Amino acid sequence: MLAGVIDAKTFQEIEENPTGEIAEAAKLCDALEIRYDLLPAGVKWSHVAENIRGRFPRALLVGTIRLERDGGKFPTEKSLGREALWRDILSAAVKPDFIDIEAEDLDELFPKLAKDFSQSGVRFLVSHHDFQKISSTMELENLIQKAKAVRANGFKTACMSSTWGDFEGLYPFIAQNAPDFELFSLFAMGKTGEESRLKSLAFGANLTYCSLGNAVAPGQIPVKIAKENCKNY
Ligand SMILES: O=C1C[C@@](O)(C(=O)O)C[C@@H](O)[C@@H]1O
Repeated sequence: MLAGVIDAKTFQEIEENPTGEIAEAAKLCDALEIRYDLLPAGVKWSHVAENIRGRFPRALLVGTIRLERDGGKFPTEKSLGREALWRDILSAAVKPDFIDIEAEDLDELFPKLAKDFSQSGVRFLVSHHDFQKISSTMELENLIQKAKAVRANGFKTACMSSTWGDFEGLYPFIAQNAPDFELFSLFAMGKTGEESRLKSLAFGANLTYCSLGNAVAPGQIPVKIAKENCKNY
């Protein structure tokens, strides 16, 4: 699945021009990630899923409030303030299908929301970002165990590549672990990690992130190009 990321600019462009280039790019996506932390100020977060679902009814919706620490815009020191925001999103009439919860949130934030997840029927994926290096299999194993312990429906790690080929050793790890999750995403960020965003799908991952406009993370590929290149795998 190719997931297009909705940020402030793409959200506004879709609003202003529902048949324009960005909206057309979003139509190519199997999934759309609502990056609440990147939305324009003043947008009511609990209404966004309804808006996006209305425009792109076939796309799986993933909701994310990413902290600055993990590459987002939400202030890291206000991390726990996301509890009320998630509760609002989870109790709206139309909700995302999946919520992205960072592995670092499993001890404190997640337990406060576990009941809301089960009541709302919204599934969740446990995610992790390493902006320094390619994760080791030991680190990933540990994250997988944490995700399984909370019965996560999905797993994602985006780690940073710095040399060509440094992600190669992780493809067998993907093949081994992806079948245990409904959604599985493991790839490398950065220029030298670009290939892994699509190649990981050939090894059993079923979710990767693409840009609808500007890249929101290092090495992100525009969805149109990703769609064409997918044929090579
Ligand atoms: O975790 C990810 C992956 C990502 O960081 C990327 O590298 O494409 C983009 C984020 O929006 C998403 O939540």
